Amino acid sequence: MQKAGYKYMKVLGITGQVGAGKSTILAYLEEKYRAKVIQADQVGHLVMEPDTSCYKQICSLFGEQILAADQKIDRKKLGAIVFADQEKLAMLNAIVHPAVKEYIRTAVYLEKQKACVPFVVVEAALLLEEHYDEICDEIWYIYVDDAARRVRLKQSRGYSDRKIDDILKNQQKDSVFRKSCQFVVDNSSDFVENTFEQMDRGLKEHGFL
Ligand SMILES: CC(C)(COP(=O)(O)OP(=O)(O)OC[C@H]1O[C@@H](n2cnc3c(N)ncnc32)[C@H](O)[C@@H]1O)[C@@H](O)C(=O)NCCC(=O)NCCS
Ligand SMILES: Nc1ncnc2c1ncn2[C@@H]1O[C@H](COP(=O)(O)OP(=O)(O)OP(=O)(O)O)[C@@H](O)[C@H]1O
Repeated sequence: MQKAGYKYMKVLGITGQVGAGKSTILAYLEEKYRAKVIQADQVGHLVMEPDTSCYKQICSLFGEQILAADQKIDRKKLGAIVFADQEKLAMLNAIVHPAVKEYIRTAVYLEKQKACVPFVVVEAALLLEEHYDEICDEIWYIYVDDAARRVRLKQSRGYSDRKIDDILKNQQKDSVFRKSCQFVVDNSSDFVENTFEQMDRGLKEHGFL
């Protein structure tokens, strides 16, 4: 296994509610710092591919109604069901979250062994409730004011207010993020460089660089 320059590579957790700008910040960290980024949403999609254990459990729980013509899980159909029904979302989470966390724990371990990047970033809306402090050195909160969030999600993804409200109901409140995270970044300004400057400062002050 390669042991390169980065002797103690820290792991940064990035969290925040839907549409806060987490992915936008991850792309910046990847490009500017060559950080390794791991997105729980993407890992979630991977562990639900056909023939996985999660896929089989989800199919037996929700039935054929959530499958697309190619037999893959149709996430739009599944999302419409679970974001409108907290019990069903909890059942889906109980299947998917342990697999996602295990995948991420292993990916972080492998990056630490290789030590080829300055730091690793793990991103998810649910880092706090899923106890990713076990994996991350710090968890930072990306905040966006509600008006900017809604404009951005409507324009970029065509989300309705109803869909945004359904997702937000299943995520932590602003006050919980602020209480539990080690650093808060405000991404409300459309001048995104302002956000990147906050990230640069936080990385220096919190010893990630
Ligand atoms: C419900 C699903 C099928 C909807 O898929 P879809 O492609 O339409 O949306 P996408 O995955 O991009 O999620 C949209 C946003 O919803 C929020 N979200 C997703 N899953 C959850 C959840 N379990 N609880 C609260 N919010 C969630 C996130 O902010 C996410 O970015 C999908 O999100 C899913 O499988 N979720 C359960 C697995 C999971 O929790 N993955 C990691 C999320 S942190
Ligand atoms: N400062 C900004 N100014 C203008 N638009 C922005 C800014 N930050 C992010 N956006 C846009 O807002 C939308 C949501 O951002 P992004 O996808 O990064 O959020 P997210 O937190 O990753 O969302 P999710 O919770 O669904 O994973 C995207 O279209 C993105 O381009």
